[in-house]
Amino acid sequence: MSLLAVDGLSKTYRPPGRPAHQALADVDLTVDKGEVVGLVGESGSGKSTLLRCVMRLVQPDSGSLAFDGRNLLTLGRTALRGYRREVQMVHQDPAGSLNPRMTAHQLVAEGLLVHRRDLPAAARREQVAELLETVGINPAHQHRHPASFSGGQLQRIALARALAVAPRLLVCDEPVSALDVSVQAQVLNLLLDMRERLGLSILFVSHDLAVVDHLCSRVYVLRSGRIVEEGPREQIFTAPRHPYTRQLLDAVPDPDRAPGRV
Ligand SMILES: Nc1ncnc2c1ncn2[C@@H]1O[C@H](COP(=O)(O)OP(=O)(O)OP(=O)(O)O)[C@@H](O)[C@H]1O
Repeated sequence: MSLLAVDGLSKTYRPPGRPAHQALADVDLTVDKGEVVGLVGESGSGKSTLLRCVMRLVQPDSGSLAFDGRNLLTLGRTALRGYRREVQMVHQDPAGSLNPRMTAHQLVAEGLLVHRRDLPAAARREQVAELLETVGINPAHQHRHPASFSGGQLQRIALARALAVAPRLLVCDEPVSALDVSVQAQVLNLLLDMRERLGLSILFVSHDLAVVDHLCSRVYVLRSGRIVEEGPREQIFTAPRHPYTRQLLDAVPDPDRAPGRV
């Protein structure tokens, strides 16, 4: 059984005074336990809408969503709270998603305060320091505010914050696209390391195919709200079947043909 199963999901936005827009049309997607699954598509293809449905922030019009066999569309308030611990999201822009008035310690401790109320304060402090160390942030800096960290360090703190509540699925929405290329690789390797160590499942959304190639074992290609292709990474990257996938691949810059190279 898949950890996450999206089946026939559709969503049409109906903004008042503007034409309706179908953002998702009959989308099927699964993420198995311990699997890293990529979802690619250009801007406006519906990636964020799908993630928001998975996070239960947007109500789909039809279809089903299940997590570990549980129907997500009928969860009551308490069960939804439990689900929101099991699934954590890492956003594109850590500077925008982390409260600038909180310290790194407070940011990581927040989830523990909500979801692990039983934890004594000393154990919580210890766990926060451990988490920061795990993601490569010196715990000696834990009382600093976001403004004193770099973008890459902030994304590490965001990751520590997500991991604090021991999620089973990490939903990543373009988590490295705001970072320098050298820092991107560090954060991606950290994600792979976390998957290895904690057995995490990851649903990774990106418009950047090079990043998906580095990280994911299976890939879905979304275009105008529809999945046009799905398959193992090697197949998608070496023998794409859909012309849109080929188009996306052709748009990836080839480092060997970068200006200045011979
Ligand atoms: N709340 C909303 N009301 C109306 N239309 C919306 C709303 N949210 C998204 N849309 C539209 O739905 C379509 C899909 O948007 P979505 O944000 O899911 O795409 P995306 O692939 O994540 O794009 P991006 O990479 O630019 O974030 C777009 O055409 C967008 O304009």
